[in-house]
Amino acid sequence: MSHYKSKWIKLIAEENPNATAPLPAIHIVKSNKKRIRYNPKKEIMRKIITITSICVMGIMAARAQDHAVLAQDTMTVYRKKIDKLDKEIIHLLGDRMQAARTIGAYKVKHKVAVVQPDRFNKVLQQAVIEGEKVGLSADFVKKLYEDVHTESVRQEEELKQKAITQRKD
Ligand SMILES: C=C(O[C@@H]1C=C(C(=O)O)C=C[C@H]1O)C(=O)O
Repeated sequence: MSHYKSKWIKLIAEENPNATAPLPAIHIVKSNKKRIRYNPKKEIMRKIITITSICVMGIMAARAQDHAVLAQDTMTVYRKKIDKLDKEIIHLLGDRMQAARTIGAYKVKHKVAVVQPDRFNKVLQQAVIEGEKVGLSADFVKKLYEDVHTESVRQEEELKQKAITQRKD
């Protein structure tokens, strides 16, 4: 009787010692003192469904994990890129301010006004055109350049004030 792998078949076989395999498709079997209907075909289907469900869940979990790892990798890669670009932006702004300070020193020496609206309008126009080429809105570029201009004027004024103070001393 050991060739009956399923516990149900074993149970049936024990209850029907004279039965010859294969046993009839549907039996009433005793389990925990209760009598239940047993259909071997249904049991096989149930097993197939259970195994398939476990496999599908496993595949889905593995895929979800892959997506999470990929998203994490993408974030790490692009955040590193942003950090590098931000550093370059700050260094470029520093170089730009240095150029503005040099112009500022020239203006002090030759008594030229710090704020040059015509020049700034040209700078602004050029920046808007360049920005459009790389997907930056005119509004954003204008706001950014207003701030940059304010800072270069502040730094030029600072130089001018220092020069005036030095002349007095
Ligand atoms: C740097 C200058 O000084 C000021 C600052 C400007 C700028 O930051 O682009 C432009 C014009 C000026 O108002 C300059 O005259 O070129």
